[in-house]
Amino acid sequence: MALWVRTTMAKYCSYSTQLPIHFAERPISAFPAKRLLTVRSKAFSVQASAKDGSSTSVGFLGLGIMGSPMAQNLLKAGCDVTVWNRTKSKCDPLISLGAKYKPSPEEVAAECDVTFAMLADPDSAGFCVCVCVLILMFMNFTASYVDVSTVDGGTSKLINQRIKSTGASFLEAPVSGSKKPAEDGQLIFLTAGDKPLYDLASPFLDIMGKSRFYLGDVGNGAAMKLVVNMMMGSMMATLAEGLLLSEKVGLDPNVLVEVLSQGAISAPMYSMKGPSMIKSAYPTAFPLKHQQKDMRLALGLAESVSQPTPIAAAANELYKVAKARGLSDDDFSAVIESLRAKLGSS
Ligand SMILES: NC(=O)C1=CN([C@@H]2O[C@H](COP(=O)(O)OP(=O)(O)OC[C@H]3O[C@@H](n4cnc5c(N)ncnc54)[C@H](OP(=O)(O)O)[C@@H]3O)[C@@H](O)[C@H]2O)C=CC1
Ligand SMILES: O=CCCC(=O)O
Repeated sequence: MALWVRTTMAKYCSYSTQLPIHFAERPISAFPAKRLLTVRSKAFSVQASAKDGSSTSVGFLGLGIMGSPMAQNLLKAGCDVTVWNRTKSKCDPLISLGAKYKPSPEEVAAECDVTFAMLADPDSAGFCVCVCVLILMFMNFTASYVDVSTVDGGTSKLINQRIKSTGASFLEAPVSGSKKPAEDGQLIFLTAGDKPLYDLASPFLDIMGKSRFYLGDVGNGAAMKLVVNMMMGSMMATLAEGLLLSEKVGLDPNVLVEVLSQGAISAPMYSMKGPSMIKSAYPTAFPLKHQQKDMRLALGLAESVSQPTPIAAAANELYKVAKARGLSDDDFSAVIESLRAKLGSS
């Protein structure tokens, strides 16, 4: 089944442009009957137990920097969690904490009442939805899908359409907050979509986060997240410039960080990242490649409404330079290196 899904994906799904409409046209005979029956009967029993008010089973797709601690917090809170990750080894620590494992995203979606996805970008988020849609469609039962990845509104709306076409419900819920807030259950959820699913998912969001905003129609959560990250990316680029300028004119950049922390432009991010940037250390909490992806998506959002965003556009160029210098997997604070190169300071 998983192989069939992937073959079909490769044939039909160029996700960057659209989700695979052809999935809806695939005949049910294409699925091995025994597997479908097993999955279908499991689905009905899961649904029944959820209706009884007993435990809601939770799926988690994507166990990277963010997904792993988020799933771990669900497990620690006693939730019934089933995990999948493209690189299987990242599932092992969760399995040893009591998570169940499935070898494909669609099997997680088949097994669970609510499936969360925390994937890298629009392509990977779209891929997982494509394969899950197949199983949800043929199982004909009400499941739920919550995408907590950072994607653009267009992608999120397509995901919403495809999930809804199966009868399942959808919530977009990107998060503000990085690795440490994810570990501490202190994320901020920016949700939009099916209100009943928002209500159903809220207890889980509250385990993983400290607050949640319900923003209405799908696309609004993605837009809010992109505006926030666009500002964050520009702020980081400004901090980088300030640190390097202070150093060049003979000031101690550590003192600059202290001065900033006491004034009107104080920001937790400056105090957290400034000291390590001064030491040219960039331990990854938020990968630079994801920040550049968010700048790109935010600029696309601005373009869609003809809003000038010259500061963000300039900052985006710095992230692109940093990526070209091989810093994609470093923390986004490594953007300072693109200015060091320009100024020839190291
Ligand atoms: N880190 C942060 O501070 C924050 C990140 N975010 C957003 O959350 C999302 C995840 O971020 P983060 O955890 O940091 O990123 P990571 O790069 O650590 O994890 C990315 C996840 O996506 C999976 N993935 C990537 N490509 C594919 C693919 N083609 N098919 C299937 N799975 C794929 C990875 O699997 P594999 O392990 O196999 O590579 C991994 O599970 C991103 O959208 C990011 O912008 C949001 C808030 C904060
Ligand atoms: O998308 C990443 C956001 C990181 C943060 O909010 O600190």
